[in-house]
Amino acid sequence: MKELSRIREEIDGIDSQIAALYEARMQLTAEVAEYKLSVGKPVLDKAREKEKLEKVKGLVQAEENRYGVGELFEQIMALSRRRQYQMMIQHGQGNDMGFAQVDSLPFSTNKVVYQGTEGAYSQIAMKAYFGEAIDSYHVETWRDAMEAISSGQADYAVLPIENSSAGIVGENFDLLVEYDNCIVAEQTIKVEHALLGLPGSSISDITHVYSHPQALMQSVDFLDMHKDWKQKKIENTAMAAKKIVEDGQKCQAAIASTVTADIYGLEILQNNINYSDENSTRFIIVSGKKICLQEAKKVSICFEISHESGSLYHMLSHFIFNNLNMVKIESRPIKDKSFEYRFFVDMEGNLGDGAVQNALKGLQEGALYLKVLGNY
Ligand SMILES: C=C(O[C@@H]1C=C(C(=O)O)C=C[C@H]1O)C(=O)O
Repeated sequence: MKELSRIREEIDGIDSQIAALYEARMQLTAEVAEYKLSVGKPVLDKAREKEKLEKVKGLVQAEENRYGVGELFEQIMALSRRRQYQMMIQHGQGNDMGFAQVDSLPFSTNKVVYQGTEGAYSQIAMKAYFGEAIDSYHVETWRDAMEAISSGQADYAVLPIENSSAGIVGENFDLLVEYDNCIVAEQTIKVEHALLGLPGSSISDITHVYSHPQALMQSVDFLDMHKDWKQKKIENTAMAAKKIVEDGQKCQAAIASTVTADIYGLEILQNNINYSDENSTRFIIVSGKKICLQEAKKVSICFEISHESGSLYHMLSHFIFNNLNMVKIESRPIKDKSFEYRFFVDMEGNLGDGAVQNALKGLQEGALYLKVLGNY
């Protein structure tokens, strides 16, 4: 048997050749990019890549190497494409995916819409992002808010998308697919729920508690101590507060913010009833226009893939090949298709980056459906 050091010397020799050949190949692909720039040809040539993969797989002798060689060349070609996209961008020929870059968020109606009523967490998030003086109005449902921006009634909508303890707000993920609106910013706020009752009431009077399902979920430990209470789901935490004021019964309580207590003249029966001290909710600011801020550093996309072994793995390889940091992945069932899923991914980057453009091209090729939900 050969000495380990001898074998490694041979490996080193081969690796030097691979590195030199890689450089020579990249030099040639840069020449290809110059040619494509001069004639306006797109970077990706799917047919050529398919043919190449078949050819290189046919060049190996051992069957067990066929898959590996395919993987290797897929990666090499992705790297060469990424370099070509970078060159295109340097020559002002990048692909912005149809998003117009803006310095600051433009207004035409001067209005922002949120779901719920005065005192809703969405209103708190809206003020945190746009400032106290923002001109706004509220609607009953998240769908109404999406509708308002797509019809041009409002410029922006503020929608909750994810809570640190209760997870995603699934319906808003689905609405982002259904409507052609796009995410332009995000705002995270700390959520501290309180139990609110009518003035003069006390915890021992309570038999019914009203709130949004997410707030009920986030207060589960507290509610477990009051198993005899009837939990009632309502559209929004602030609407729950409003309801108990309107009903005027001391046996009713609402779970909402302390801001809501001030607005509706309710008493705080117990503060901080959420089970996590770090309970916070991330809201998205959505526009009916396809715009993104220049300094945007996160891209959100969603895609659907075929129900086959390895299809998600291949999609995720586009992040790895392009050295992109994927910061979130979620799956949601596709309506009317039993046990088929749609994926939502957030990655760091800007639509103007070569790596992002390359990944999006690759993802688009591999997906049955792909949508860029925003760059913010
Ligand atoms: C280099 C080219 O651009 C891309 C990269 C390829 C490669 O690295 O071999 C092949 C096809 C194109 O998608 C080319 O068109 O030849």
